[in-house]
Amino acid sequence: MGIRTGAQYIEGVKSRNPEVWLAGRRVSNVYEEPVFQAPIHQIAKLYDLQHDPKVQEKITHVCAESEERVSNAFLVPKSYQDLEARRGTFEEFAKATYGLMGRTPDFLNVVVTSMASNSEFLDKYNPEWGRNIRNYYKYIRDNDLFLTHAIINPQNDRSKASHEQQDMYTHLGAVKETPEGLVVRGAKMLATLAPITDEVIVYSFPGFKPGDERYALAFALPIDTPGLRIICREAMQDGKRSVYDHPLASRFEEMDAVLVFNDVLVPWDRVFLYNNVEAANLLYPKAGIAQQPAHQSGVRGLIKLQFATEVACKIADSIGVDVYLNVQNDLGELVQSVETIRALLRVAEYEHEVTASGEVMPAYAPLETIRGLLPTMYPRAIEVMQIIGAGGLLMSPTDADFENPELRGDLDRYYVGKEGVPSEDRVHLFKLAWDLCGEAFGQRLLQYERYYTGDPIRKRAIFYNNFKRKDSFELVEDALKIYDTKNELINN
Ligand SMILES: Cc1cc2nc3c(=O)[nH]c(=O)nc-3n(C[C@H](O)[C@H](O)[C@H](O)COP(=O)(O)OP(=O)(O)OC[C@H]3O[C@@H](n4cnc5c(N)ncnc54)[C@H](O)[C@@H]3O)c2cc1C
Ligand SMILES: Nc1c(O)cccc1C(=O)O
Repeated sequence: MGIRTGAQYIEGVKSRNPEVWLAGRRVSNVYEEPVFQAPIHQIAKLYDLQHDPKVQEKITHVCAESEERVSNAFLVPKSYQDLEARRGTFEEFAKATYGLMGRTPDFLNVVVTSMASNSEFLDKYNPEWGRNIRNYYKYIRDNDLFLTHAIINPQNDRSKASHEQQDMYTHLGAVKETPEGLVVRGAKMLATLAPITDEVIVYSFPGFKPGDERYALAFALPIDTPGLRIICREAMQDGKRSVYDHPLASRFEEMDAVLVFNDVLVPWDRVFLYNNVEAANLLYPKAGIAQQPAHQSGVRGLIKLQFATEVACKIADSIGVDVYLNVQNDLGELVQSVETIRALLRVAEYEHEVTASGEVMPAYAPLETIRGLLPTMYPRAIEVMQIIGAGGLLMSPTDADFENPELRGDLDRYYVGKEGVPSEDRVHLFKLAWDLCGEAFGQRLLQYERYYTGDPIRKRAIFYNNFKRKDSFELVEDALKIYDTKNELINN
């Protein structure tokens, strides 16, 4: 099949009936559900991009193995040019959603591609695991599938390991082996976009302790597998809000969900890791799934930070405050943040690493630096937007008010911005800003930037320890040499 159209993606959504729970009710038809209609439409637009002659060559390629056109997210990069080609896909997808949808299909497509291209890691433990992920990669590539993932245990007692929780199966674990496959029970979080995806992949993220063997799992299933329950968080928009009043929240709500597995059968050919704590802790750092997906999330994060920066600049300009030094200072800081992430991405690509198998990976240090900076840079952009918008963010009337002839005169007169900025434009801009810096929708986007790739605190600690392990500290060592033969050197 190769690249899907938006209509084909929608047909996939319509063909399934996953067990989705939303606001106390079982969703009987995901496609008809108002909360999901806009995000489904946005994802369908991404699939249609793959058929747009203006960008098709940039974001897809003809797969040498299948001879079908597939997304560049399925590329196993073998050159700097391949990284540039893959970046092109990430950029087009991110620009289409202003970077506000983090888990678009390209993200997990890269994860599975990396896990498959580095599956020698799994072969060492069990050749069937490596074979299964390589077959799964081909399956999702050739069918152009959209995955969600849930790799974090639900937030229960973080001071205890999975096997020490009050209930043995609070965290997802293997119950028993059967001839057909593994039966699993328990929960995982936080499967973003799960209700509108084709499949779910569960894989391990470091943190397993001895005794956690049953929880050391990696597998993939169709999203409507019997026994898999998807429990959504409270929706941040009901699918009926006016696009004028909520230009972003009305379109880009990225639902998050807890996945509950009620004795779900995972066929053996979908098991990628099981019952091995060492393998579970090393999968993330050793199977390319720390570095390669960070390329996608770095490009996406750049577009999102750039978008928030532009919004802050536009609201400042619209009310004439960017003539003041303090405002210029804050906005200049945001622009320099964008430039920092952009430069780090280019360095990560330019200073790429080549694995023993010849796979090209963007450099670890700049990518991890992006992961460490976005959790502070993006919230800062939101804070600057709030500071500049000030009370103007709470001035905005609604679309309906503008429609009311009795009010229209006042609105046109008293809601203008600076000269040349009519009321309706000013209000529309401030509403867009409010979606980002005031609404629950915007607060989720901020929380996403903090935690989408794990706990930034612990990740930065891992980054420092990797640096300490690898760095030679040669400048300090050299400076200290002056005291090795103190008299001779100082007198020279
Ligand atoms: C909007 C959003 C979307 C997400 N989408 C996905 C997704 O699609 N798939 C997915 O798998 N995950 C997803 N996540 C989950 C994300 O991976 C986690 O939020 C992240 O890994 C942090 O874990 P946590 O939220 O459970 O925080 P916790 O680990 O519970 O941390 C809570 C607090 O306690 C501290 N803490 C906890 N444990 C320790 C420790 N051992 N040492 C020191 N400090 C500690 C942390 O620093 C933090 O301050 C998403 C998260 C968000 C916010
Ligand atoms: N995708 C991730 C996640 O959901 C949790 C923690 C880390 C990641 C990641 O890809 O780095």
